[in-house]
Amino acid sequence: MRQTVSIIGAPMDYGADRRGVDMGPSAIRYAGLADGLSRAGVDPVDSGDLSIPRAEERDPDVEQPSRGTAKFLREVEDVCTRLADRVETALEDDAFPLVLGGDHSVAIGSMQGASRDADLGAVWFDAHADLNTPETSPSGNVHGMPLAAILGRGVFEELEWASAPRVQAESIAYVGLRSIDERERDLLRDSEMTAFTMADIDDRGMTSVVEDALDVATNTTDGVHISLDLDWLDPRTAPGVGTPVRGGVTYREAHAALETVSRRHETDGILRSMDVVEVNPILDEGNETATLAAELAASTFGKRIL
Ligand SMILES: NC(=[NH2+])NCCC[C@H](N)C(=O)O
Ligand SMILES: [Mn+2]
Ligand SMILES: [Mn+2]
Repeated sequence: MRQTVSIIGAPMDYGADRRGVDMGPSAIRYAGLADGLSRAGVDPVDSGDLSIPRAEERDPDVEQPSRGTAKFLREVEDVCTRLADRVETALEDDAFPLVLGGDHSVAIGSMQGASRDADLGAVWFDAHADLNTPETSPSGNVHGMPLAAILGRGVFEELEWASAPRVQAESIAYVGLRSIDERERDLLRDSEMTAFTMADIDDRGMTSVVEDALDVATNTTDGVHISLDLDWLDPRTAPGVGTPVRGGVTYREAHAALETVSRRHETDGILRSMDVVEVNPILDEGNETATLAAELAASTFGKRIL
């Protein structure tokens, strides 16, 4: 039986400084997401977009956390709470939730929803660690904080909508890390998470690194969440992102990574949920980055050349 994939759009840009990621879901759909998924052998069902008020209608400073700075935190809470419900409903209907961002703070909602009924591991494909708390963040942008939120670090400990008790640091692996803030480095060193940097990919090759990341994410969990931030790729390959960092993953490496995920899913049924985030069509060139996002989602479900 073909697996149903429920496409859930979360056009949210509250978490990032550069406006435009709210157009990500449209651009990824336009790039042929549904067709690509069908060809990969799953049944895509489009569940539409969450309705999200524009940032201009909102005041970034309302209700700051008790410590530190987190812009639009109230709005992020509202969206992530609704998103978590949508993800949970998809899983109850035996569909696989595929969330289209939006900035990376949507992962708070996806992972919340996906872990309400299961112990969840995660592989975080990203240039960034996204482990800042409102206390440590240099920018106050929540898209640099989703993992800290999920793990209940810093002031997030007080925010029940954010932390996901069934996600443990020891079941999270980064792949492709290359930009970490000063204070984030300390948080990462003190945590049980596993980090594979670009240097590890250089040394060992993508496939073997992703195999290890999947071992981390499947160990003692019921399923794996894949979080794919398009700035994981090199900006020359994926220019449509708000926080580009040179020295990223190539087109071939990216496909190899997601194909490795797909092979493991075929044998062991490991996948539970996924988000594809940070596509910014305003900064993109000819919808290249959105096209890549759609292709990589298809690779995750087994798109094959032959
Ligand atoms: N999901 C992302 N693109 N995150 C970028 C985070 C950049 C920086 N570390 C910050 O906290 O502001
Ligand atoms: Mn990033
Ligand atoms: Mn990110």
